[in-house]
Amino acid sequence: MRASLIQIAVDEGESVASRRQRVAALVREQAGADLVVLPELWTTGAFAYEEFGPEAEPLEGPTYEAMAKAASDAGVWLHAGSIPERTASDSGSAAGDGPLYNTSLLFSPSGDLAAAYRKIHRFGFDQGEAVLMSAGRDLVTVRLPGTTLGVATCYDLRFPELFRGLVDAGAETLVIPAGWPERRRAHWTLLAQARAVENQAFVLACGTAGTHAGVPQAGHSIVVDPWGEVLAEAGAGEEVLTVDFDPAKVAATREQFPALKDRMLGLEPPRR
Ligand SMILES: NC(=O)CCC(=O)C(=O)O
Repeated sequence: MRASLIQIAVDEGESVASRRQRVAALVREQAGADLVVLPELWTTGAFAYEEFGPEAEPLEGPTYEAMAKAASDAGVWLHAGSIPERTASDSGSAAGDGPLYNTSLLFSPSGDLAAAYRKIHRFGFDQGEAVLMSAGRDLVTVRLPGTTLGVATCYDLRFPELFRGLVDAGAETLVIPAGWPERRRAHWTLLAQARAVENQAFVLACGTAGTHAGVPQAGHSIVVDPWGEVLAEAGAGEEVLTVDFDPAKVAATREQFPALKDRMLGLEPPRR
């Protein structure tokens, strides 16, 4: 299976519309890959909090339209990263003035929406995303030919129980779009490897490059195999990271080193 992670630079000098066009062209260039992955909130930047409201889109907004078309033009599965999603109001009376979510979109090679995932763990403690966005509630897995994806977004990477839930739902390849800052790059690499090792799964983690809202981004998108080996890692700048991996390695690793079967907690009823 071939995956291409598009580590886009998100800088304030470029308009959202022009970045959207540039990203669509980059996706089209990945024809021949099985899966293409984009980062978190690449239209605005994950730390550009003041842009979330003005740049929020309905689910089927301009980014959805552009990415659905790019996926079908390239004939690839596309994890299109996430958008600031503006929902309809709770009362349903006025469309588009409801809560915001950090929502990931996954398209099939025919350009149909295969899944949407609303980020569960919002970053910022008592500010930023944590107060501007609402929390998603649902775990999302998607069956692709050859592997089942489990999806999570950026700060979610710090919450192992989410990934265990995805594994229990059948995930074998964990896809994590992010806008991770340079300042905590060591955590990014360490946690990506930890999630791969503890879940005996592939991890495909795609970050952003550049600087937005005064926050230099880490880049260093990374692909880790179920044994924790780093298969590929990007540098700090804009880059397309392409990797070939064998999804059968998940079952082989889980069989040869069956640690997941030794779980004692969190399973109902206890196994032994
Ligand atoms: N956008 C994010 O979720 C940032 C997460 C982060 O900076 C961290 O976990 O550290």
